[in-house]
Amino acid sequence: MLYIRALKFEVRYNFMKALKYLNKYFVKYKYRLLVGIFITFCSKYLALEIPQLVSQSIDIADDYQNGIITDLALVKSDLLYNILLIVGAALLSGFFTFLMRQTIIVTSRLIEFDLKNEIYKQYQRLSINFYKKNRTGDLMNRISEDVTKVRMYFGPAIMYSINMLVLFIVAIVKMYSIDKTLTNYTLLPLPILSISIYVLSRVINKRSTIVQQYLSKLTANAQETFSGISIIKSYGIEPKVMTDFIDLSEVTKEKNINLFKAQALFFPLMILLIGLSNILVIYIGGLRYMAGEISLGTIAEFIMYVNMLTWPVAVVGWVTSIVQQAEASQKRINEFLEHQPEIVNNNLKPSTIKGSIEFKDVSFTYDDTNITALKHISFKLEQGKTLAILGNTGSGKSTIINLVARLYDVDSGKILIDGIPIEQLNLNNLRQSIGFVPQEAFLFSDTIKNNIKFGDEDASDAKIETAAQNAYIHHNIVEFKEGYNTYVGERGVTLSGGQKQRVSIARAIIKDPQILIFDDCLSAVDTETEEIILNNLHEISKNKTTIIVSHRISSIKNADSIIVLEKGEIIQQGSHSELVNKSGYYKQLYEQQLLEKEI
Ligand SMILES: Nc1ncnc2c1ncn2[C@@H]1O[C@H](COP(=O)(O)OP(=O)(O)OP(=O)(O)O)[C@@H](O)[C@H]1O
Repeated sequence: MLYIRALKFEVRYNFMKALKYLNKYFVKYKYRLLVGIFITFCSKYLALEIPQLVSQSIDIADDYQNGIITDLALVKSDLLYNILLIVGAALLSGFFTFLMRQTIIVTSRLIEFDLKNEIYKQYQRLSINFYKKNRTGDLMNRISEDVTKVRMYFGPAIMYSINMLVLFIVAIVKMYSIDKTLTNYTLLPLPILSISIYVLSRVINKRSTIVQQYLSKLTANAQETFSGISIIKSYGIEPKVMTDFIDLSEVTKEKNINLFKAQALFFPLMILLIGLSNILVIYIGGLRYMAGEISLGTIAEFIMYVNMLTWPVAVVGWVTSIVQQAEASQKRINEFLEHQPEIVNNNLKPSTIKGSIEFKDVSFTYDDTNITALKHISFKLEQGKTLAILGNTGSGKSTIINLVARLYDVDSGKILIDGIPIEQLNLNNLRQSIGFVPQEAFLFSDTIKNNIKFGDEDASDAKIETAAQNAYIHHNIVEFKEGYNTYVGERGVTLSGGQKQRVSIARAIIKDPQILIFDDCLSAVDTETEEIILNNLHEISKNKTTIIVSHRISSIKNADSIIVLEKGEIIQQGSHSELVNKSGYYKQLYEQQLLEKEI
């Protein structure tokens, strides 16, 4: 028992905790929200004046009918006066309702904007490891779907709650002041309405979550099909892909029908319970009218109150479920917001990077796969020199590069840049001083020019062209109709693998960094082009520290030193002339590639 109570407390505490995070936004937008509350009060107060005016009008007509009032002109002028008041109150109330939405819903949109930016900023701070552990779809979902659910808490939930509170307080005070007994009977079915709507809302939410999940699957399926359309067509597996899609659509359809069945109950249930309240008002009101305790106008007034109160009461159930969903979503958002990046900038003062790199007995294990990618690696690369890394696939070449850019921190050993431990350098300065060309060239869906400029936002057109010439891509770019303004990516021109690699090289060159890193980035170009680019790079990288990863001896033979990796360990180290004269992996590879060239 005690345990259950403790659990309930914990659940409630946690419930408070997730949404508590958002309180800072209430503070930020307090004035807008206060104005919104005041406007809501005005709008509802005015709307609640109408039933009273209707009641008075009916009573005037009834009194005339029963001969209590005989002056027809007075009746007419009283009725006209009331009608004008009713129209005025309705118009003003409508205007205030418009203003209410303008303040509260607009505030919720502003908060949604702030929250999305906050999450996006946090995503930018987080380390590579975080992205390895979480799926892209999940990251997208939390910044879109979850934020939308949280917005519902700020917008509709708050607006309808204020609405309901104002309506309830003002209407009930008015109703009790007119007739206590009739008020009690009128309010009787309302809690039943609220509870049933709450139960129904929960069912609808559950079912709509399932529908959302299926829609995500359906979208992912279609997206994958479109991305892999050339493979699907070349393997002729369209019928299978079609069947998979139809099966998934079939289940989604069933889940959707399930959802609509529950949704279809919503309004009939409301109408039934409103009807019940109306019948009670007419029946009990009728009895009390016949007993002479209330007027005819009071019955009409009460019927109007009932109808005005029904929606806010139904909304209580709906709002509760919105708040629950917002709480669940905010909890998911908080998980990411509270996540601390593993790689932190330990030095806020600027660091000047010259470019010498030293690994001292470095070992590294990827914690998501537990693969030890590097074991006791030591080497020294002087500023301005070139190091080449060679080795079979999976031997740890890219891992060395990742560690130089401090995408991960080492488990043991030390990495020194200009003699300073890498963790003590200003992280931004370190990364700014590196021009990195990855194995798989990634281009943004933008123009070629902007893709190159990414390395230097202020680069002039002449500088862009020089970088492209050095990367031996300029002559390809000028062949495109739009030249440097050609769009690449999804809706643009599809560049070949080698062209993408060369744009990516131009992007690194234009940055003019102290350290240049080429991770097997010439694999998709032919040997002649490779030769030209290497010659250009030789000139460019004269005073820059350079690391080249490659499988081709031709790419690395001019490096000042070469290390050969195998299963994370250095098995050979030296210059090209030293290594070709020693039996081992390097000599073997050299002879093999020499033979291939002759063939
Ligand atoms: N992000 C990662 N998370 C977990 N394990 C990884 C990660 N990246 C690489 N590994 C593993 O670490 C080992 C070394 O990989 P690395 O990419 O450094 O090799 P490589 O020599 O660059 O290979 P390739 O020539 O194929 O690019 C491999 O066994 C690989 O599976």
